[in-house]
Amino acid sequence: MARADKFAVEMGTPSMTLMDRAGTAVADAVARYPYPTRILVLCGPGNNGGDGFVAARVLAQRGFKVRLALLGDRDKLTGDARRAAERWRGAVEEPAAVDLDEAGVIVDALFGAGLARDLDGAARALVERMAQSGKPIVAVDLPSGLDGATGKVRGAAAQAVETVTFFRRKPGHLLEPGRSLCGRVRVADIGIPDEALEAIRPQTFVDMPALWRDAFLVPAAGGHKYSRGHAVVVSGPAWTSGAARLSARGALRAGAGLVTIALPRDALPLQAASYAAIMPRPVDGAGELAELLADRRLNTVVLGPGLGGGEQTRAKIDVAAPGRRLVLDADALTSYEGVPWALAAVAACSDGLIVTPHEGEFARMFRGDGEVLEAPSKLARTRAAARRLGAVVVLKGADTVIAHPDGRAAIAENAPAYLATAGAGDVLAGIAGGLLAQGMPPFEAACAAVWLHGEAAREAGPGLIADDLPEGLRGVYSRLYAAIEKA
Ligand SMILES: NC(=O)C1=CN([C@@H]2O[C@H](COP(=O)(O)OP(=O)(O)OC[C@H]3O[C@@H](n4cnc5c(N)ncnc54)[C@H](OP(=O)(O)O)[C@@H]3O)[C@@H](O)[C@H]2O)[C@@H](O)CC1
Ligand SMILES: [K+]
Repeated sequence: MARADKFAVEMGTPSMTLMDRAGTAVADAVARYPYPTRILVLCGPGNNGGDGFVAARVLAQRGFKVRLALLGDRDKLTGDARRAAERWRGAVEEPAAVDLDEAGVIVDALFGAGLARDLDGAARALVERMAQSGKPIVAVDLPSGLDGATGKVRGAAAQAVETVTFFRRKPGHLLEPGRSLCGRVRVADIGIPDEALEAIRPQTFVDMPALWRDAFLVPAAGGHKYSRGHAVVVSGPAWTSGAARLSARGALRAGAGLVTIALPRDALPLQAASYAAIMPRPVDGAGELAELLADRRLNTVVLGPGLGGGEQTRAKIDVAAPGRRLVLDADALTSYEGVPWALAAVAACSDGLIVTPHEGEFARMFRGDGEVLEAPSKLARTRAAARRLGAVVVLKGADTVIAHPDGRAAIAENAPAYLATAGAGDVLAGIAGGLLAQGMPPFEAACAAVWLHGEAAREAGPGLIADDLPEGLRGVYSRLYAAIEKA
């Protein structure tokens, strides 16, 4: 943001104008509240407070009753914040002297992008009072105390009903707990030109179709099933084979031309009673898997769901990896507990690897690797893991992060809460495999899989079970194809 700000100033927009627009956008948001009769603006010592002074002035000019309190010393304000304060004609009160109960709406303009350390002392006490007030809070840029780079709370932060940010959202608006604390996020255009992005070249994205649409394959008129890849899902024993069946259905619905499920002989009858379009093959052990995979048209293998951990699983991965595209999930990942370098070796000989751990599996994989586990945010941890493995890492959760070893990363925001259900991860691994089989590059395939998975859940709606997810993809695909054809 500092660079975007600088770019806009160099292109001829004075920084004071940016602040005026920022403060006005906040005023607009506050004015939308029903009965914002008594507005209390709490300003901090930097430019976030400056935005607050502008908002207070604009709201007062529009006839609202506005009180303003400043945390810190008015004489110590500098730059644009000082000018904004000079143009505020009302009283500047002491926060300690203000009764928050009298406010209809509170504007939280204490700290934004300049939060430099954990809140303590008077700042923390004020944020805690605000949090306990139960009043609707409109946050300027970020709820004060929320770290915009990590999504973590530094000391304290008050739940906002709405957060008004500028130019683009920041990771802290998307990563939990930040996402939840922000309430509704409104992005205001304050006149920073989009060309600033060409200078900045951001590496962090929201996971949405614009990010991967160019790599997504819509079936072509002249295509046939063999041009859409052949995915293999390797199943565990009969009693856990449901997981592999969910993956296989995900891969098929995601558009893989052919899907084979490799099952131990005792599990064959179960598959025979399942999806007829999925081809069962008896495979007991790594040796028989090697025989199946002698056919190089089987270009993608999904291993992990219901597979069981340990040596047997690693032997199968060793057989599958060379020159092939792989998705590893669940038991396949915990088989590498504490030895991520062994997984990096798998990635190196493959034609592209996606790993899809949840937090627990991630912690086990990287046990003892402080550089990965102690990186400052979920975003940074996922990036560090991708670099470590030389693979695309999907770290699952409400705020799933997808990272490529080259530094690109995306944060998903479309998963409904009810997607956290048994077997949902198995379907995700399958969708990723289905997209890899069709030839999508691993990062784009992983991002698309995560987005599609979230949309499929929405399509199915509350009460969702994992079996509904592959079916939900049909509606999502018809809309996506239509949108891509239009574009
Ligand atoms: N850039 C842009 O494009 C635009 C930016 N805009 C706005 O500017 C905001 C960023 O402003 P900013 O850089 O002045 O930082 P800000 O959040 O006000 O905080 C800095 C102050 O807080 C203090 N402080 C920090 N941590 C503290 C702590 N734990 N406990 C106590 N004090 C602490 C710190 O003190 P110091 O560390 O120097 O002691 C300093 O005084 C941004 O969020 C947006 O609202 C808009 O106007 C539009 C254009
Ligand atoms: K704030």
